[in-house]
Amino acid sequence: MVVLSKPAIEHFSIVNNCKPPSYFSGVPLIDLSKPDSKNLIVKACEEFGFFKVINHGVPTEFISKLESEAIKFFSSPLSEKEKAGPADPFGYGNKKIGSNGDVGWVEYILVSTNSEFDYNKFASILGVNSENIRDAVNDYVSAVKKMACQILEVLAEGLKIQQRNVFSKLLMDEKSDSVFRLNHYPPCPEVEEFSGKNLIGFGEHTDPQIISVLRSNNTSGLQISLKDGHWISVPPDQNSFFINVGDSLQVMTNGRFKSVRHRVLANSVKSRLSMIYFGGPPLSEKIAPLPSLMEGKDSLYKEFTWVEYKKSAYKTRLADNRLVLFEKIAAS
Ligand SMILES: C=C1C[C@]23C[C@@]1(O)CC[C@H]2[C@@]12CC[C@H](O)[C@@](C)(C(=O)O1)[C@H]2[C@@H]3C(=O)O
Ligand SMILES: O=C(O)CCC(=O)C(=O)O
Ligand SMILES: [Fe+2]
Repeated sequence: MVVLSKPAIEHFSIVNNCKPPSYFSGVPLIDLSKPDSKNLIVKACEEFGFFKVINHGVPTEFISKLESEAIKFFSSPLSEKEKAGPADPFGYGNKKIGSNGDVGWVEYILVSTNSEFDYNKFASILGVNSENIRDAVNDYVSAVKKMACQILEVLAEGLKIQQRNVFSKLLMDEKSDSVFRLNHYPPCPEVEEFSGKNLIGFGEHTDPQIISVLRSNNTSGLQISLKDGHWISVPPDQNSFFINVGDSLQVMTNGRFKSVRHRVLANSVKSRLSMIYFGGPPLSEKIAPLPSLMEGKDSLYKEFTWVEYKKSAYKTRLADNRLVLFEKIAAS
């Protein structure tokens, strides 16, 4: 990423924030090896739409291999990285997020995990390490997807849904429309000059899919919004995974779970590297509340398929409430 002069940096979003960020100690912690995790996961999804997972079973070597391949890629010259861009939506992106004018202090690689995605074509332009990075992504994504499915099955059990794989089968489907993203947030020393303010790395948003699994290095930056609208800083933990409830899971639980609004602030000294798996359903899948979760109530949402939601989502700005377009108007 090029170093920006002060006037250029002012084109990025800046938010008021207490400095240094005070970490929130109340992020729900789920130990996947413990039998009581099902009730704790349900509670975390209801209260925060967000939790942290330990004893996750994802091999450390898959994480460190991908991390070192990603560092190699992001350290290569901009002209090389740009050969894999621009992201439309897949490929290498730098500062531009999506195609509707959002920007952030971030560079990234976005790929589809769908088997039909021409990964080879994309990987072949990732430079000398293309095969290494492709294999590292594949190993990592397979392991993380397995963990995401385990979480979704425990969640279904916690919700007393008879069909344990009701959510996980959507990720397991060979047509699952899932996405993987590597985000690199370079340090931004100029941040120090905006006393009491922070530069946005990745602007506030919710994730449209069912579930997102995030792992980052030990650099802070991730914040989530609580139900009362307050932003809290999530203490980084490179040995754990963070789980976000996505918009689709909000709909499938008829609003019992809320998709979590989150954002990333740039750091003035350390670079942040994050890897996120976004587990989505097949394009043709109808996204609707599960009958057993309706409790005699009507659906809060109009009927739609994932492809309809996705098309609509990609027309929105990052911070928009994308689900509002699919909510039924409450009768007065
Ligand atoms: C501004 C945008 C970027 C995004 C597509 C969108 O139009 C609105 C949703 C955004 C988001 C957020 C979560 C994931 O990072 C992402 C890949 C996704 O599925 O939805 C991004 C999209 C993107 O960066 O292309
Ligand atoms: O990079 C991060 O830590 C989070 C990014 C994010 O929320 C996203 O890519 O959707
Ligand atoms: Fe996100």
